Amino acid sequence: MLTETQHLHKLYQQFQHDIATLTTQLADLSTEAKQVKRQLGTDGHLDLGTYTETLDTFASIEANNRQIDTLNTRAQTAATRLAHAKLLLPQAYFAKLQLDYGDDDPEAYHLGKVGYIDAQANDLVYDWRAPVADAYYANRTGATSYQANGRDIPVTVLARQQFVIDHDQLLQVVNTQSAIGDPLLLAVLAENRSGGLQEITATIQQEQNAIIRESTHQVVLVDGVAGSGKTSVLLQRVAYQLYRHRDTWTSADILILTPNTAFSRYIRGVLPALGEAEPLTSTYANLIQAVGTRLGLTVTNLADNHLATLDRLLQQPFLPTPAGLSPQAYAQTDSQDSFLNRMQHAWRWLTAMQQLPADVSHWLDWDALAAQWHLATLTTYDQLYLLIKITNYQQTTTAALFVDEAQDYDADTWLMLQALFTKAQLTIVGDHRQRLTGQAPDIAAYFTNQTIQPLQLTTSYRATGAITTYFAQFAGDWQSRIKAVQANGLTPQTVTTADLKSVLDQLPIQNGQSVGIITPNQASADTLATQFPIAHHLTAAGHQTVQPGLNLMALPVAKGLEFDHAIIVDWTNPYYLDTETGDHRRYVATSRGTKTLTLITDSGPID
Ligand SMILES: Nc1ncnc2c1ncn2[C@@H]1O[C@H](COP(=O)(O)OP(=O)(O)OP(=O)(O)O)[C@@H](O)[C@H]1O
Repeated sequence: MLTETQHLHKLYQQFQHDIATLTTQLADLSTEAKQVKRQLGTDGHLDLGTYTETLDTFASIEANNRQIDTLNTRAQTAATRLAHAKLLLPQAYFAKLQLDYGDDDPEAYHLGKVGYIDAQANDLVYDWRAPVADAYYANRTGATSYQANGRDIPVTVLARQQFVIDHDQLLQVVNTQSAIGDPLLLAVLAENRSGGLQEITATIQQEQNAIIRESTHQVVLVDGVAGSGKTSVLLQRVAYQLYRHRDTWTSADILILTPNTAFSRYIRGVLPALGEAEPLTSTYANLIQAVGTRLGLTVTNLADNHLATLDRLLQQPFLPTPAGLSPQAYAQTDSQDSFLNRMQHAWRWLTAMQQLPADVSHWLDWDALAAQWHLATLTTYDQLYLLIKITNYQQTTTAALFVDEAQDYDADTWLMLQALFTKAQLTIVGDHRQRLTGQAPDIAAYFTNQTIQPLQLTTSYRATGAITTYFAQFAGDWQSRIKAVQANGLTPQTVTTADLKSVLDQLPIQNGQSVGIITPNQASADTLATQFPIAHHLTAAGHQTVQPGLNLMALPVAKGLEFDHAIIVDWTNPYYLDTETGDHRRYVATSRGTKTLTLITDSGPID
């Protein structure tokens, strides 16, 4: 029996060996493919003289095609194994499970960021997304079970170990019994946050695992407190879904809606670190613009829309023929049917009669229709919604839609997403306590036609105990539910009439750490940027994201981001004292720092 260190060395050597052999194999395959193609070119004359010659020619084309297919398959397999060996080289695995299936013959499973099979088809490393890994994330030893191929497999976890590995060095072994005081989790959380978000595969917690692996509902709706890992869980779930549907989906089947491009940059890199391609990300406004273009509409402004009213009108009967529609098409249905049913029927009838307009966007007379409904206007966004509902237009290229910072979307967004992604799987994560303006709608109410799983996350991982207690005071009736896992750390400081420079001088900022300077609005961020040119100025549409050193931004841009040290400038600004959403703003602002939190009540001049 090998010791763990010997096992790691053996595996490490195997990866090194395989990387070398697979690289050569891929080069050979590429040469072979070029030769076959060249041969195809030279043999390429079509001998179609006699019947037998024609058959011979086709048979030879067929044989060559088969040869190319085989070469392609071999190259793809080799390329995947090579990518996986390279990914596992720095950290072959992060955990080991000893499982007893009741036959007194315990089996050991090493879990890694991806699975690895040797040339003889032995599983050397199991993918963290494999069914058996579920027993690891249950976070305990003893009797448990996991789901595989729809069956419940009972099993006893005899031992559960976590490892810190650096290439061929086994740096630490942790025998874990439970998540409480999980030393590896605490070590990871204590690290600096001076770049983009990191993957959390090795330390996913049980409540997070439940969200990542939820597979029975069409809509998963997560309400989680600040720092509870909503974005991390969302990204791990993307990777999990890609694994679960690996025979049918690619990353192009996934779409992540993000609040802005700064945030898209912040999360970029997490999926490649898990061996998956970068999925598509988009803001809601960009998505709508793209869908609009497909239907011939230019949708640049989402404000002042009537989607909620239109949704009601669509469900009611509407007697006069809608302006622009042929009366004959509208007369195909009972006048008491809902407007939506009648219009969908009219659309199908016109399709059958080959009378559809060439330009769908001008199908109806929008201004006259608005007048029929006593509306001032139908914006292009309204028109798009009506067309999508009536034509049953589906965003079928997206198999799974992921929405982050969901609390910020209004009713119109949910109506539109519901109409566009009826067949897609939806994962929606948010925190209504982080809504900065107005009231967040009840998202579940928009998905009554789909099966929906509401889940909650109440443990906050991001910050020290003292910071977590501090921001929890702004969480309304969730205050007592928010739990911290980290030690207390430094008490948040409130500084009066101090200048930013002296505050920075007094903070225990270490090399490579990030500082987030958060202002109540864009104008004060812009002013501060001119006075503090060394700071990275993050804006919603800009291309910067969190970096080591000073980062400067208005609160709406700071959403979803985190820094080693957070400084809230102008803490007594009326923006934070607003009676309706002041608490939400203070909750978001004070939950951005992981190690220290400083509130400046009057930032004074900066020099
Ligand atoms: N299981 C975990 N293991 C290691 N780190 C974790 C874990 N869960 C969360 N974290 C870390 O906690 C921090 C907060 O995570 P994340 O940004 O995903 O939370 P969030 O709920 O989206 O926060 P917010 O709503 O405040 O934006 C990140 O640094 C993340 O890496």
